Amino acid sequence: MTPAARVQTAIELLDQILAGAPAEKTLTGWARKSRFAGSKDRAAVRDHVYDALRRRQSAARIGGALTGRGILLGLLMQDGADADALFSGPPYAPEPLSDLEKEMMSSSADVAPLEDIPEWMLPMLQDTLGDEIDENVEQMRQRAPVFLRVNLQKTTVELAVLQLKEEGVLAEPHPLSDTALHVTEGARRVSNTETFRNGYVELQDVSSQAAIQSLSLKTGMRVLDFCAGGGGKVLAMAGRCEATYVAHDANVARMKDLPLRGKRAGAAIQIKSLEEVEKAARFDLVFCDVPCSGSGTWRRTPDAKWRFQKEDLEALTALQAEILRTASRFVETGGILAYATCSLFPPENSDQIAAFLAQNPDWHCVSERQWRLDEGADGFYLAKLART
Ligand SMILES: C[S@@+](CC[C@H](N)C(=O)[O-])C[C@H]1O[C@@H](n2cnc3c(N)ncnc32)[C@H](O)[C@@H]1O
Repeated sequence: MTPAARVQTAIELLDQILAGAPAEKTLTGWARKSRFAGSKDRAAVRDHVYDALRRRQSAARIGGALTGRGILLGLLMQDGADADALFSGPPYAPEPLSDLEKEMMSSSADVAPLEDIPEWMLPMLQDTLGDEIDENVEQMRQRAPVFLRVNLQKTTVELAVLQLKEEGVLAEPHPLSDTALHVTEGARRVSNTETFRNGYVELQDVSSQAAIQSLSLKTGMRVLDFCAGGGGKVLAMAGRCEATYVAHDANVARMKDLPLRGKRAGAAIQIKSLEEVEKAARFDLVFCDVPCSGSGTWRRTPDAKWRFQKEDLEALTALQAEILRTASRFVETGGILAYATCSLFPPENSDQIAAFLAQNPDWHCVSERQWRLDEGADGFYLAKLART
């Protein structure tokens, strides 16, 4: 594909996404149907689409329309690309620029990062980020870094770096967590390396790793991951410490890969239904990585930023409160209830904890931490609660 054909494809896919199609499914569906597209073409189209979604509003303003064409045009102008050359006409390139579009090209492509956040979310971000809001929101407009977690049960950080280097992936330790590697080259190769296939490393953001590192895991303790999903957090715990790990999720299907991932990591994880958890002995640590807006990770899933509505937030905060209430019943005396989200919004984080503590005066907050994007991490929140 020519660079112009990649732009034309991105425009068409963006139009589908603007009409409501999920971004990832739209891209994978196109890649499957388009045998002519090589891996570099697929990567370039994906980058165009995701860059456009991260900067959707500012790009649409500069490009003159909230359409695939308008957004791509505005994006190319923000990036200083020669849009006139790329919009060279059918059959494979976008229609040539109109006089109006050409006129817009001569105007300024300056952007205020806050433009790329839906307005109703700004006060919540302001509460959490204060003076750092611009820097964090600018980070949300950029591609996310790739991080790996080193499985300390199988290797060391130093050895993992060397093994990855031999397989063409360059990575360096990150100060936020002693298991984290920041991939600086070869990110797309990671899942094909032996280092990954043998369970020495997993893909995981550094803030999740830092959160897991901050839990006081001790050999032999009983740990329940109550919202285990794909198992990222419980595997991270098992990578740090030998203990009894139980995984539960209301949606069993979300845990379907967990047995295989556990095997690869050399970790024994028991999967239990709610009924089985109710009957089991109580746990020293109950970890709840609750469903949330995901606002801390929207640079990875930027279409979610535009789809997310106030009603979604209301439904989520009600569910989070219910999960916290239920999970608290499974904590052993003297144990810890850990509540986590990948959100930057107070109603999902500190407000949620304040409401729980107000209704449950026999509990107190041991510690609370918000990770932010200006620290080099995804946004992530962790509160540790104990019975008084
Ligand atoms: C943020 S995801 C968890 C991600 C996971 N911890 C990981 O690291 O891969 C939240 C999970 O909570 C689950 N969930 C939703 N409602 C629940 C409930 N009432 N009880 C337990 N799990 C629930 C969802 O199915 C989803 O898998």
